[in-house]
This record gives sequence, structure tokens and C-alpha cells, in this order.
Amino acid sequence: MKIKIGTRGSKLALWQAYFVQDQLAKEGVESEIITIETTGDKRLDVTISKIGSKGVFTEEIEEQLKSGAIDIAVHSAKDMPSTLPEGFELIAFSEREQAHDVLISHKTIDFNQPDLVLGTSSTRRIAFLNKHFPHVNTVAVRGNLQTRIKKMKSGVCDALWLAYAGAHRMGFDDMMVHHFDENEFVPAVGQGSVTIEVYRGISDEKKALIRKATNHPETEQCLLAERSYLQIMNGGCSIPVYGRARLENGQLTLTGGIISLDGREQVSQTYTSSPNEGPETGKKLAQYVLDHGGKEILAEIRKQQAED
Ligand SMILES: NCc1[nH]cc(CCC(=O)O)c1CC(=O)O
Repeated sequence: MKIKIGTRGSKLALWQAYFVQDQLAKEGVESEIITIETTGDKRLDVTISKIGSKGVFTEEIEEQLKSGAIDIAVHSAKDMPSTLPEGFELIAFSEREQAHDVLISHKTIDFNQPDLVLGTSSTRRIAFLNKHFPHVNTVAVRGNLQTRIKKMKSGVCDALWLAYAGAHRMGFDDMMVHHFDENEFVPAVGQGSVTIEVYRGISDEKKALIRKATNHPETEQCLLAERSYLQIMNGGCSIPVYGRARLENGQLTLTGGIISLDGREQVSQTYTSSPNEGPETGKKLAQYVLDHGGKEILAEIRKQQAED
């Protein structure tokens, strides 16, 4: 059996695909990597929230899954919409890398510097920044990590605000000048884990083998909780919704919330349950957040985005 792995062509996407290929190889499963260009890769001129977040990095790849040109697709779990199109399924989640965010730069960064500019287009990051460091500005810097670093060095911004996981995988540890506390700057749902998507019809045998080689059960339990929360909040990456589950002492702890774009309003909550109750816990958390001001924050954000 030879598994055809589909992936985007960026260096980070290829890292993820090789990572999965390695894990399959350890189980004696042969595979080949096929790269696919997506709308999200082509449209570097506008921010993701303007293209519409839903599946800009996944649509073309899903067409290839559907046609059978590839057997599995490898993605950052964070990039996956909370509801997949009919027939698609995430069957495995890799062990999560450290989930927090970092700043990478070629120089030291002082948050008190009056004209500091950070490169990000994430609404979650901008909202947290407005809450904790309201005087700091941001600029959207798109493109793969290597391109963004070039733009930063040319003076577009002082530092790039990134997920530790991606920056680490690309070998930029030396440039990490700040690590954000993930209790204050809570990561996006799924951050740090690599996931495998399939289309219905894949054989049970293939699925079981792929899961055995690549799935990390504890991470899966966490991600199912986070994604269930995200699904009810109906947020893609263009909504400042965050969520982070952990397994500690045999219990699942899920923290999540939403923050207004100006950073002034925030609703957060934490629930604990048994590890296999993640999906129900995610729903319960979403209900709490929506009922305690989340609905109003969401409505305000949708209004602002419609005006943009
Ligand atoms: N926002 C896009 C995105 N989607 C996945 C990653 C890499 C980190 C991960 O796999 O969680 C990144 C870059 C970033 O946020 O810095």
C-alpha cells in the first residue's frame, strides 16, 4: 500500500507532510507527497479575513481528496474550519507542539517603545494586543515565513507575531525575542498540532493504519474539545475566538473565550471534564461564552467586518 499525501507547497506545509511521511514509514507504510497550490497561497495581497476565512487553504486540496488524486491531506489543525464540507473528516491529530505565540525579530523588542509595530493579521492577536499593549501598532504581513522575515528586515515591522510551533519547525528559534504567556494570550484552537483529512470512501484498513501511525490520542481528545467549542462559536480564523484544552491528572481542562477587537470586552471560562467528554465540554463552554456577552461581541465584530 502506498499512501498519496497532499499538501500545500510552503516550507512549513512540506515540513508537516514529511513529518507525517516519517510517521507512516515507522509503521512500514510507503507514501508519496503531492503539492497543491491553494487560494490562500496565491492571494498574498489581502488579509485572510478579507478573502473569507472558510477554507482558503483547504478547498483545492479537498478537490484532490474527492477525486482520489490523493488519499490524505496534511494540514495545520489550526487552519481547519470547525465544520468541514460534507464527506470530509479529520482522522488524526499529531502530538501538539508548544501552543503559545512568539515574536521573532532580528533585534530586541521593547513593548514600551512608542512606535513599535508588530506584523500580524490575526484578529485574535490584534485584540489581545489592544487589551495588553494598546499603544502598539500592527501591520498585516502575509506570505510564507521566509517572505515575511524579508519584509520585516526591510522595515515593514519590528517583529513578527507567530505561533511558536511554525517558527520552531522552520528553525527560527534563534530569532525568538519574546514568548507570550499562553494564559493571557490564549492560542487559537488547534494551534501546534498537525491533522490528517480524508474523504469518505477511504478503506477502514487504511484509516486504521494511518491513525495508528499518526494519531496522538491525548492531543485528539484536547482538539475535539477545542473544535467543538469553535464550531458552536462559528468562528474561523478571522474571529478572535480562542481555546486551549489540556489533559492533567486524568482530567480534561478546556479554557476558551472571545475578545472584542478593541480588547475592551472579553468573556472567558474554564471547564473540567473526563477526557472523552471533550465535545460536550466544548459545547457547554460555547453556550456559557455566548450567554455571558459573547453573542454581543460576535455581533459587533461581524458588523465591523462587514463595513471594512
Ligand atoms: N495563521 C496561519 C498559521 N496556521 C498554522 C500556523 C503554524 C502554527 C500551527 O501549525 O499551529 C500558522 C502560522 C502562525 O500562526 O504563526
